[in-house]
Amino acid sequence: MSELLVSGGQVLRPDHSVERTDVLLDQDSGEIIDIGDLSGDDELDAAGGLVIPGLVNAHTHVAMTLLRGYADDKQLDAWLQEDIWPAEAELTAEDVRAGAELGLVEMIKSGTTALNDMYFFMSEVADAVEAAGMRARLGYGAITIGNDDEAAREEMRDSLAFAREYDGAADGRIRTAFMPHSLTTVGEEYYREFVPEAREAGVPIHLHANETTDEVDPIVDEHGQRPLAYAADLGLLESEDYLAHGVHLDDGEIDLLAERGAGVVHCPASNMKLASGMAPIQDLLDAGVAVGLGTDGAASNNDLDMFDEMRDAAMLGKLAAGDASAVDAYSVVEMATRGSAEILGFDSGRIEPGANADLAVIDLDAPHLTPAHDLVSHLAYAARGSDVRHTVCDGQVLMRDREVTVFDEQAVRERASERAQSLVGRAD
Ligand SMILES: N[C@@H](CCSC[C@H]1O[C@@H](n2cnc3c(=O)[nH]cnc32)[C@H](O)[C@@H]1O)C(=O)O
Ligand SMILES: [Zn+2]
Repeated sequence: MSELLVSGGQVLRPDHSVERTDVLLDQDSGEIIDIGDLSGDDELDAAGGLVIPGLVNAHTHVAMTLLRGYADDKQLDAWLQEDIWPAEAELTAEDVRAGAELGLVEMIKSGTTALNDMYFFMSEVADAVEAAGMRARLGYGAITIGNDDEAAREEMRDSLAFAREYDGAADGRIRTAFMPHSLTTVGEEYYREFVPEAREAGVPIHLHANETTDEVDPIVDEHGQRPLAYAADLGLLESEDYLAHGVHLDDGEIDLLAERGAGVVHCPASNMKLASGMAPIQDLLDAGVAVGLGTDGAASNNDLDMFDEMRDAAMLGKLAAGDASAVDAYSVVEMATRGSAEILGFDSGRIEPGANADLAVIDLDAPHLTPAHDLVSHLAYAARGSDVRHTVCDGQVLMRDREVTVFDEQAVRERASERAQSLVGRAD
């Protein structure tokens, strides 16, 4: 049995207390074996650092790193239709592979060990995730509007086929979901036909919902009900399902989510950048809804750093509630770790024996993390992705002393830059 000892650090425990202790990982099973004063074959030096659960980015489009900075400062609708979708129409499998690797390197360098991804050419994303040693819930994003019936059904079938084929790939580090893009970009008849098939396949369903008022009003007009009531009517919002955004929710929809146990992935930076609105996160937490955190794609963020996201979630949550005590440091750290992990169905996000050995070590030796009154506060408000010293997933070291071990970082960056340049050249 090969073991790895994360030694000499302080450790963030599930109750958010911080303890000076070691963490022993089983590299074969990929689980945490024990916490205490321990010894192991191989050591990862955490002295002067804080060991935290690996961060979980529960909603992104990872290959959109290629479009980072390509189109900014626009509303969602215009941004997608005028800039993003035309560029994405030119994407090749090789582009997606290069963009995904870039995004995964960025995530590893900022302490993220697991993600949810919805995009195109998902077998490329799956291969990149496997090579990265990360954990992911993946799905092909299906859109039916603008397609004839045959093409629309093909999209839905593609999403199901991917979900069926890749579930359990990479020794179980990859799980899948059926991913219709949103309630307005996939027609009702396609939900009616394919949701039962997804249930039969035993995969959860993930989609964008209630992101902007443009996604709410047409549904109210056409169906005479709020979007999430419509979603429930379509057979969505089972307890394993999760939606991205949930910005414009009324009280009835919040209660519905709580009753059904479906999760919400909050993407505060994207919601601010696209001026989509302020999600009622404290209300969701108070109602007992499962809330996770995601960056969304790099074209609407513009980075994949979950430390930024925690800070944004806290700031925006307070503004939305008109209450500085809302969405506190504890809540955002919980959202970025166990909250997101539970939504994705991974036993990660907590440093405890038996849980997945997914963690990051934060260097506390920095002016912006001094003094150390409250390390949970630092995680939420002051730490940055660049403070991460080591990243470990499934017991394997993905980054040691800021050196990514799973990819040649320089080569990944060069390949992605070249691909991105050629892509936007074709799209313009
Ligand atoms: N098969 C689909 C692709 C869907 S992938 C998921 C899509 O979500 C898009 N996307 C990224 N961010 C957002 C967002 O915030 N809201 C809605 N869509 C987004 C992304 O650009 C991508 O086109 C097609 O034929 O277009
Ligand atoms: Zn999205």
